[in-house]
This record gives sequence, C-alpha cells and structure tokens, in this order.
Amino acid sequence: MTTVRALFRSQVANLLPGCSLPNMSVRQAAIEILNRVFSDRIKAGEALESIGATFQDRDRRLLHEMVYGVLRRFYSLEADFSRFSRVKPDPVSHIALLTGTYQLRHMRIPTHAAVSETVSAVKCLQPKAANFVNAVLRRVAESEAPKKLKPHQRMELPKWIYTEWRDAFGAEAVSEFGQALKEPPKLSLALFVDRESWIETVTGMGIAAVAGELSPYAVLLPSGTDVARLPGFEEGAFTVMDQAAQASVMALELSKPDGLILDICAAPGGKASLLAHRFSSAKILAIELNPRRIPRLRENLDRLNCSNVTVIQADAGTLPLRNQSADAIMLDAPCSASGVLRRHPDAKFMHDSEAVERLADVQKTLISESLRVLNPDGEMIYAVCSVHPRENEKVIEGVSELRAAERLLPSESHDGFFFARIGGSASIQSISECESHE
Ligand SMILES: C[S@@+](CC[C@H](N)C(=O)[O-])C[C@H]1O[C@@H](n2cnc3c(N)ncnc32)[C@H](O)[C@@H]1O
Repeated sequence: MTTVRALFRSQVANLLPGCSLPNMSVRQAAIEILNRVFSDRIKAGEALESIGATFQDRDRRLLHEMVYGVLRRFYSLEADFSRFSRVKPDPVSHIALLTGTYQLRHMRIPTHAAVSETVSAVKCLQPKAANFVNAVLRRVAESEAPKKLKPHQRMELPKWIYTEWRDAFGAEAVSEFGQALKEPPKLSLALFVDRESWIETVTGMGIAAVAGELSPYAVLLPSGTDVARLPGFEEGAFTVMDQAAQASVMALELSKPDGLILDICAAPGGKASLLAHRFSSAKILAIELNPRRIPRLRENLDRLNCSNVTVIQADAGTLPLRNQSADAIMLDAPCSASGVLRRHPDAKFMHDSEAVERLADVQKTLISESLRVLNPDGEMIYAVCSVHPRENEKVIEGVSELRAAERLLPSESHDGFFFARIGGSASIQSISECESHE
C-alpha cells in the first residue's frame, strides 16, 4: 500500500540562503510544516507552535488555516490538481500544489496572489520546480473543482479507513459522519461552575453558548471562540474537552465515595480534572508515561483546582501498584485518534492500518494490567477516541463482566468515541481461546 508517508519520505526541504527563518513567508512555512507532518510524522500543532511563533497574529492565523485546511481537504485537493499534472510531483511541489489549490478553492485570496505567492515559496525551496507548479496552479485556477470524486476522496479519508468504515458501518453512515469530520469542530468545554448562569453570562457577551446533551458539564460554543477571553478561564472554571470524552467519564461508577481512582494515560489531564470534580471526596492518581507531558498535566490540574489528584510518571503496562488496590479506573488508552479527525486531521497521516493492529495489542495489555490492580468490587472504563472496530469491540472481545459498551460516531456536536464499562472481577480470555471454543 502506498501511504502518504512513503510518498513524502524521500525528501526534506533543503532551504536556500535567505529562505529560512526569520525570512520565511507564510506559504513557505505552510509547506515546511506540512512536509514535517507527512514525512516525519510530527504533529501539526507542534510544528505550528515552533515555526508559527515567528509570525505576527494575522499571518499566524493565515498559516494555521492553510495547514489545517490542507490536512482536512488533502484527498479532494490532490484529485483536483492531479488532473493537470502529467508527471508525479516531487514532495515539495506536491505540498505546494496542495497549498495553492486549497487557497484557490477554499480561501478568499485573489487568484493572482494565491498562485504567485505559492510559486515564490517554491522558488526558495525547490527552484527547478517553480515553473511546473506555476503551470499546474494556473490550470486549477482556470477550471472548476472536479465534479466526480471517489468515495474516499469525497470523505477526505485515506482509502483504507474509508473501506474499513464502509464495511463496518455502511456507506450511508460514513458519508453522514464523514461530512462532520471535514468541518472544524465547535468548542466544547467541561464547565466546573453553575452551567445555566455561566451560559447566561456568555450569551450576554454576544457568544452563542448551549448546554451539551452528553454530559451535565458540557457547553458548546462556536468554532474558533477564543478560550482565554471566556469568563473564569484563569480561575479554572472550565477545561476544553469534547462532550463525547466527557460521556466516558460520566459512565464510571464509584461504589465508595472516598475510594481510590486511577486515571491511566492521563496527560494533558482533561479526564483527570472531570473525575476530580465529579468525585470530589475520592483520591485520584493520574498516571502518565511521557515525562515531557507531565509539566502541562500538573499545570492544568493546578489551574483547574484539582487538589485531590496526585500525578505519577509510570508505564501503565507495568503499574507500580498492588493487586486489587484501586476502587475504579479510567483507562484512556493510546489510539489512532480516528474519531477526532476534525480536531486533529493530521492523525489521518500518522497511523496506517498496521499501526492500528499494534495499538490494539497495546490496548489489550493495558486493560489486562488495569484489571490486575482493580478491586473485584470496583469497575473500570476502557476508552479510546477512535471508532475503528479493531480498537473498539475487538479489543474487549475476550473480556468477561462487560457491563456496557458504547460507540459514538462523530457528529456536528461531538467527536467519535468508544467506551466500555468492565466489572472488577473480569478476566480476559485470549482471542485464540475464544476461537477454539467456537
Ligand atoms: C489519549 S491521551 C490521554 C488524554 C487524557 N486522558 C485526557 O483526558 O486529557 C493518551 C496518553 O497516554 C499516554 N500513554 C501512552 N502509553 C502509555 C503507557 N504505557 N503508560 C502511561 N501512559 C501512556 C500518552 O503519553 C498520552 O499522554
């Protein structure tokens, strides 16, 4: 299978003198960031944070829109310009054509500027390709967007994801939620103060805020709302968290109000903060493997006034805890993030089908280790922000004492999410054992 990464692997842009930071143009920076995402699997947010920091506000917003726009619309953009290119473009030209076509089709930038500025960026990065990119973009500008696209291009999904979802959920359902995945999401908050009066205050400021239906803590605001300007930000009145993720925390039951809850795979702390507010008499242990993510985790928990949470750095595959010592567990396992593509469209390019298999193995290991430390009277939630059946029901196939499982497919008002409630005395039968009993 040709993955996007294989296509871009061969080349990282070699910058010419005068083309590097701080002289980089917005288009050049967009090409550089996208190249890092496609070839090095650097997260778009991280690349934008480092390269984007050198730009003024207006240019930074433009850069953000170009990068995320290309990531969201990659497949239709590629189908569009490919009609006018007889040769396979080199990596820099490929990304420049995606960026130029995005500006022409989806941004209110005059045609002349979209083409010439993109070509100038190519002159810096790959001078020999400038004429080619210029010629193709001119043809795109003179033509209409293609009327016919393949289903995976229409849904802006890699072909393997489209096929897997079509087979699992049906073409109609995929086309419905695929539409939601293409658009930037609403801002979803978990609010820790009185919801009704906060919504009233925000509505009074001219911002349309509504209560979310999946969690009593959820509030939805228009996409692009500036979080820092909302009342109570500094005081920790809320955290940004999709309402589907909140629903997974709301599904957890704790039999002993002052019991010990483990929040496994905790950074940056969204679910830990909701657990802390929902179970204010409980002791919560937030466990995170990656030491680089721990300062942000602590900072968030401090801002959100979660004094009942202790953070530890540990591998959830071998927890430093005694058997049956926890009363409840929230396991938010690492996954392919296929349910949050509208928020993180770069996730389409980070994982291939084989990676999903490897992630499913990790998820099973973490469930098994969680069950070791869980009290038989307690319960755990297994949660992932992916809707691939291989990371959902397949992972829990051999688990006994499965109390409930829910998959929320992405929609306009929430991300895609899966969570399962598992009883503390559950055991795991391996898949091969299940098969041999059939
Ligand atoms: C989906 S994110 C968790 C989001 C978090 N629960 C929240 O609500 O904000 C997954 C996290 O798991 C961490 N992680 C991955 N493998 C882990 C392991 N073996 N043990 C502990 N943490 C792990 C990652 O570093 C990452 O921070």
